[in-house]
Amino acid sequence: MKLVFPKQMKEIDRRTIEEFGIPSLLLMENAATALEHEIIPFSPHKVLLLCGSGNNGGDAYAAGRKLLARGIEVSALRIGMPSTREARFNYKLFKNFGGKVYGFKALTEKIKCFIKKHDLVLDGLFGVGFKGMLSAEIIDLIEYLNALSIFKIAVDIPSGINGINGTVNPVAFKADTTVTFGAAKPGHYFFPGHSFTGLLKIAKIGFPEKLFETSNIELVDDKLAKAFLPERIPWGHKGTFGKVCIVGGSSKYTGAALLAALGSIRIGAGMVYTFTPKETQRVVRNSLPEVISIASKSAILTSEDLETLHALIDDIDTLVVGTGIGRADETVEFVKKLLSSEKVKSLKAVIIDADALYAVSKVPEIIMGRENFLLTPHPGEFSRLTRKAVEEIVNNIDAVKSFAREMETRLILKGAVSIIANESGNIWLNNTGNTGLAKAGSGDLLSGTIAGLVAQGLSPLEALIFGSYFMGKAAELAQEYEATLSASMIADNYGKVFEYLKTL
Ligand SMILES: NC(=O)C1=CN([C@@H]2O[C@H](COP(=O)(O)OP(=O)(O)OC[C@H]3O[C@@H](n4cnc5c(N)ncnc54)[C@H](OP(=O)(O)O)[C@@H]3O)[C@@H](O)[C@H]2O)[C@@H](O)CC1
Ligand SMILES: Nc1ncnc2c1ncn2[C@@H]1O[C@H](COP(=O)(O)OP(=O)(O)O)[C@@H](O)[C@H]1O
Ligand SMILES: [K+]
Repeated sequence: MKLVFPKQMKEIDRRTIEEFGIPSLLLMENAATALEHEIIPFSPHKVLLLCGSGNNGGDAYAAGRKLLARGIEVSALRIGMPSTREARFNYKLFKNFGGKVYGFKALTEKIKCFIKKHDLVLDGLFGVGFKGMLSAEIIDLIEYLNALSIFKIAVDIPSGINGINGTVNPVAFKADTTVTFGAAKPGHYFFPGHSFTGLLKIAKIGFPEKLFETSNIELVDDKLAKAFLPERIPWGHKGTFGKVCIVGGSSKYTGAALLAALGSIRIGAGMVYTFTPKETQRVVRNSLPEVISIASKSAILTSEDLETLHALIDDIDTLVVGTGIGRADETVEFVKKLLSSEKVKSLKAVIIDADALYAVSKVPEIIMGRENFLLTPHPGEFSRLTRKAVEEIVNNIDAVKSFAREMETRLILKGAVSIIANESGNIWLNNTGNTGLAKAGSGDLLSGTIAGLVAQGLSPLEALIFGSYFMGKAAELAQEYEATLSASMIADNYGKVFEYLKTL
């Protein structure tokens, strides 16, 4: 499903009006009809509109007028006089239909009593035109409303949410339902914005659908994911489903390679190898007898291992490098040499994760333009790669896009909502998953899962998109309480995701 930034939405508004000749008042009328249809099933007796001065307020006045026409009692709290032609027009009609408008300056006891008399609130304070911070008076109003149990519907986006990145400045209207127009905005999905959005409804109010094609941001939904489901040819043998090798592990992180291998096996790869220090090899062997485990020469991975590994690369399709390898100088050197070697060019994909990303951050140019490389950083690792503060990059689509473009690479910035970008600057947001994944080990599971998908024929980019959707969906479909989940339990639920996708 396509998403659009607020700026892109404004451009789509403009083009619909100027190039296609749809009057802006008609768009607003359609927006109001969508809101009316959302409100009517609640059979409210007294509706309160919160109206800002822009077109978001205009939508609310227009919806209010439609409710008045149906005989419902509607009042409006006006925060500023309407400042656009469309908002002024609908403000006037609202009053013509008997709607009462009260100016709001500050949250007094009188206003609190007045608000409590209503059984539904429609938030038309700010829509995609919101920028900066809410004023102290509006913060008071929103906080007061958020604490009340009146049903709340937001027009387009709950007031206070930044539509670009989901930040709230410093609070936002906590909607039970949000009716957005044309397409959802990233701020509806990124946290904390997502927690304020409630149930999101997308109303098609007359924008030509083809205008949304110009957006290069897509939410990974079930439909998109299903298209990537690898085929399982009934007569396939282990070679058909591909071969993965996980290069990982150290005495400190003995489980990381194991979890990555588990991801590859459970997603359906035909053969999984691990290349690890001896201590890790023991752990792998004891837990996953299906894995072909090869040990490094010494207690950590070093350049001495390159020869063995290069020979192994002839037999495999996909490599994961980095899970739990540590940051010893010799290991960093090993990663640099491995990634710079001609040999890895023959692989379908090289998934660069965890401590291998640490090595890459020392010499980022080694990944530049390498077509089969995939990066899977979490915000800490991405911060090191970009030399930007974590706060600057979290939920920052532009930062991920710029990095992918500049380095001519493809990557996933992992998080509660993960951002995936390719070298052309196309973006996918994945919001499957829950806090059951917020535990050490799930990143390893993800990299192995992605590798297993490439081994089965998905392109590196498809595997990034589908792998992160898939692992998140497994966490969602697990019956266990989120806090009790672990990476291996999530892998145990992979079968449920396959079943779920088949039923779609
Ligand atoms: N044809 C169309 O265009 C359609 C538009 N539609 C609807 O219009 C909405 C967009 O309308 P919009 O562009 O008028 O912006 P909107 O969200 O109402 O806010 C702007 C106002 O808020 C103010 N303001 C901003 N930040 C502030 C702050 N921190 N603190 C205080 N004030 C702040 C800002 O002030 P200014 O910056 O101008 O001083 C301005 O007055 C969109 O979300 C959808 O609902 C639909 O009907 C479909 C057709
Ligand atoms: N709250 C959350 N909701 C959904 N997914 C999450 C959440 N927290 C973490 N994840 C996912 O879990 C994985 C964690 O990866 P990472 O931080 O690398 O963990 P690890 O320490 O195991 O390597 C990522 O795929 C991330 O998107
Ligand atoms: K709003």
